[in-house]
Amino acid sequence: MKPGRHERRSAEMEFGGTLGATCIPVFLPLTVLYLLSVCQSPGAIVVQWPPPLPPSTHLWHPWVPAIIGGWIALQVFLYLLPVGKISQGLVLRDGSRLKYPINGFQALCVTGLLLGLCLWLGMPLGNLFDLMLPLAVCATAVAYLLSLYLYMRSFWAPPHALALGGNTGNPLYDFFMGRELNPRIGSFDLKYFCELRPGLIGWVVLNLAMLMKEVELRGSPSLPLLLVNSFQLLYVTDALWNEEAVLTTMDIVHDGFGFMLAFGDLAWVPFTYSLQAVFLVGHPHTLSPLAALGIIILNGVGYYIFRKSNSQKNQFRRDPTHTSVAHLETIATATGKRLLVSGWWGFVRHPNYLGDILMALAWSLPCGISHIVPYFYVIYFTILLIHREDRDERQCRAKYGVAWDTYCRRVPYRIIPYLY
Ligand SMILES: NC(=O)C1=CN([C@@H]2O[C@H](COP(=O)(O)OP(=O)(O)OC[C@H]3O[C@@H](n4cnc5c(N)ncnc54)[C@H](OP(=O)(O)O)[C@@H]3O)[C@@H](O)[C@H]2O)C=CC1
Ligand SMILES: CC(C)=CCC[C@@H](C)[C@H]1CC=C2C3=C(CC[C@@]21C)[C@@]1(C)CC[C@H](O)C(C)(C)[C@@H]1CC3
Repeated sequence: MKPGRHERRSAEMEFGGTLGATCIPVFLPLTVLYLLSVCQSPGAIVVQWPPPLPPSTHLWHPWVPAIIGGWIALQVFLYLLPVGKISQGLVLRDGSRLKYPINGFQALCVTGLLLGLCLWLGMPLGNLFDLMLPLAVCATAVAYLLSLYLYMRSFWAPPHALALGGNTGNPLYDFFMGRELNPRIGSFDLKYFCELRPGLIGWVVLNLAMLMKEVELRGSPSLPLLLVNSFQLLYVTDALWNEEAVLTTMDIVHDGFGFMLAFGDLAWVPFTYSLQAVFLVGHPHTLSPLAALGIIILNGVGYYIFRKSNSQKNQFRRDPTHTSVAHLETIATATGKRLLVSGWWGFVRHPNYLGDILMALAWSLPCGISHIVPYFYVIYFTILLIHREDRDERQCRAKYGVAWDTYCRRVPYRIIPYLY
């Protein structure tokens, strides 16, 4: 299909426009490799000269394509299993609604059982520590290939199936943002699958591998690594348990599926979100019971805010008359939808981001305060959420107009009360 007719040649490009879309796909994969190299180097110093660059032979291992291919194939198989319920997504521009399988939690459980079996059979899972760089290179290559496929196939998609934001006619920008909103092969939804399965479950498998490596090196798992593993497993389990809620996130509803999400889901999440665990293997840290308790409480408070606020909004959007939300104060909007102005969403405009940031901090603190690299996640994540909040704010203002302005006056702080 010829591109011209349906394209939105918009001036409001995101992520730095063409320049951002050209630099980010080069810069981010290099960042992943650099951070992993720093974490595995003895000094673990982020800014040093000469930088701890790995020799090119460390970037490739003949087993890695089979590991990544086998892993993705397993997750595809589990996604396709006819277990769990089928849920409908939001109404699309053509009035239709797509169906999605809700069986991510089952996929996590089966993966856990299979992993337990492999460990029992003596599989050296800890060896993944030495394969982190080639695994990240291979996952990035998969993300590039997938994004190219997604970009090319989007030219056969009908106009209503294209995302509004990734359809500018600028090839670099559209490749980065993603042209097609919900690319599918038959009923297999590529974006939904990638968002929650290979990368997110892969992240906790990598964490477990770091724990096994630590046991191999030092005889027993350390408290900091146990904490990091438990906190992040809770986060991933929560995401898969509440899988249906992902159907209303910005990524599924608004963003096209392009390099940003493909790389984010398949390479960025598993290989940068596991940096604390990688760091702890080579840089053991001792935690006092009191410090551990403080960190557990911080993670608990963050998780409580994150879960309660997300559940309150999801419940309200599903059924505003439900007893748990019916008493909350709301304001009407011209679209017919209402906005919560009391409860969690009357505290700050993004209480779920606040909880998420508190958890991110609790994941870094077990690594001590001697190095910055385990804090990469909390720093990056805060920037991501501030940027995301800004994008969401613009979308909500466009959707709800004066009602949104009223909400902002009623609830003046975005993420952190009295601060931001
Ligand atoms: N770990 C990670 O890497 C990441 C985690 N996250 C997490 O994902 C979760 C989802 O985040 P995200 O998708 O960005 O956005 P949110 O879940 O915050 O959803 C924003 C949407 O909620 C609705 N909304 C906003 N304010 C109100 C209100 N007062 N009353 C009712 N509805 C309201 C609007 O949609 P509408 O009105 O159309 O319903 C708005 O577009 C968060 O907990 C976030 O922390 C996000 C990104 C990365
Ligand atoms: C730097 C870069 C390439 C950024 C791409 C952003 C992605 C890494 C994130 C965009 C939104 C995400 C979400 C989650 C993971 C990170 C990405 C993909 C998420 C699946 C994590 C678990 C949460 O509970 C969640 C399900 C709410 C969340 C959804 C958004």
